[in-house]
Formats: sequence, C-alpha cells, structure tokens
Amino acid sequence: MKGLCLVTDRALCAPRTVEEVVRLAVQGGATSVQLRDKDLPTRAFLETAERLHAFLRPRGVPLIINDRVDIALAVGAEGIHVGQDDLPPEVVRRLAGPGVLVGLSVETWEDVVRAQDQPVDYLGVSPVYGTPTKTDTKGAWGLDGLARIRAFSRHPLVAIGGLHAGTIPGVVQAGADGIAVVSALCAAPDPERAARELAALC
Ligand SMILES: Cc1ncc(COP(=O)(O)OP(=O)(O)O)c(N)n1
Ligand SMILES: Cc1nc(C(=O)O)sc1CCOP(=O)(O)O
Ligand SMILES: [Mg+2]
Repeated sequence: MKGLCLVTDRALCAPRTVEEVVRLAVQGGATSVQLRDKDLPTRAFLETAERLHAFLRPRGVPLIINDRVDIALAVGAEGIHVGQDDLPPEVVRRLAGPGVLVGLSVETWEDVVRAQDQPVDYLGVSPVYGTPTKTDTKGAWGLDGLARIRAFSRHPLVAIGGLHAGTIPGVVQAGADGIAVVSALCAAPDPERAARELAALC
C-alpha cells in the first residue's frame, strides 16, 4: 500500500459528490481509494461502491472498503480496512480469501505486537497526529511512535491522521510506506491539484 490513499468523507466532499472528488484525486495521482461512510444506508453504500469500482478498476486503482466486509465482497473490491473494534482480521481473511488486501488499524503497542501474527497486508498507524476529522482515537503516535513501529513490524505501514503537505515529508522519513488523507483531499478547493502536490511527496 504505497503511495497516496484518499479516504472518503461525504460531508467534507460536499457540495461535490464523493465520486467527483475521487475522479479528480485519481487524475491528480491518488493511488488508492478507501470508501468510508458511517451513515449511508447499506443500499446507497453498495451503489456508491459499485460506481467507484467501475471508475477505479479500469485505471488499476484499488478500491478499499472501510468496515463493511459484506459490501467489499459484493462489489469485488480489492481491499478491506478494519479497526480494532471491527471484524477481526482472521475472520476478514477467511471471508475474503487470499487475494484481497486486508488493512488493520493499530492504536496501541499491543495492537502492533499482535498484528505480527495476523493475516494482514498493511497496518494503519492510527493516528500519527490528532485530527478533527476523527476524534474517537487513542493517543497520537507521533513521528517517534511511527519510527518505533517501523523498526519492529513486518508489515507495510500506512500513516493516517493530520497529514498534509507540511507533515507528509516527516512521516515518509519516519518510515511510512503509504499516506492516507481525508481532509487534505476531500476538503481541498481543487482535489486534483492537491493530489498532485501530495502524491509528489509520498
Ligand atoms: C489507512 C487507515 N488507517 C486507519 C483507519 C481507521 O480505521 P478504524 O480504526 O476502523 O476507524 P474507522 O475509519 O472505521 O472510523 C482507516 N480507516 N484507514
Ligand atoms: C479515518 C481516520 N482514521 C484515523 C485513525 O487514526 O485511525 S484518523 C482518520 C481521519 C484522518 O483525517 P485527516 O486526514 O483529515 O486528518
Ligand atoms: Mg473501522
């Protein structure tokens, strides 16, 4: 999971649609998209995922579904991201099979240690910096925490939380393989231009 991942937020994208922001961000250089929506009814979530997948798949850009393993399987998404309170990675892997990317958030050192034996493809370092976009997180890892995880873990690391043009270079330097952003793209006046700027730093 190298490169720049756009994690969607419908409210921050508005008045543009999520599909429109995804299209612009991919044109600018986003290399993966995680569909994340905590409020959308299941049918609408499925239809959004289908539309995004129809756009992304021919472009070779993986679609990751946040939380909803059922939706990921229904649309044939390339990946699923789960947190510590979601379905356990072993169960996700059993349901999804070997060919689907499974990402897992790590919020504590115990999570990082446990993940060594879990069937995941990357860890979401959750969060590197505190962010108003998601406030139900534990303490921020900071650059020192990220570097400590990098030195220990066998998994690729995707950094998330408070990442923008000013913070990404330090996070890459500390060992992140990939960079995941919400507001830096969803709330950008020009998501294509923003993605171009951020992708060049990843
Ligand atoms: C790349 C990445 N890392 C962490 C998260 C957070 O996932 P989770 O802990 O399940 O929290 P929610 O996103 O479901 O609120 C993520 N989505 N992506
Ligand atoms: C979706 C998400 N997960 C996080 C975690 O720490 O697990 S932080 C986050 C939101 C990141 O938003 P922004 O790029 O606007 O800071
Ligand atoms: Mg989750």
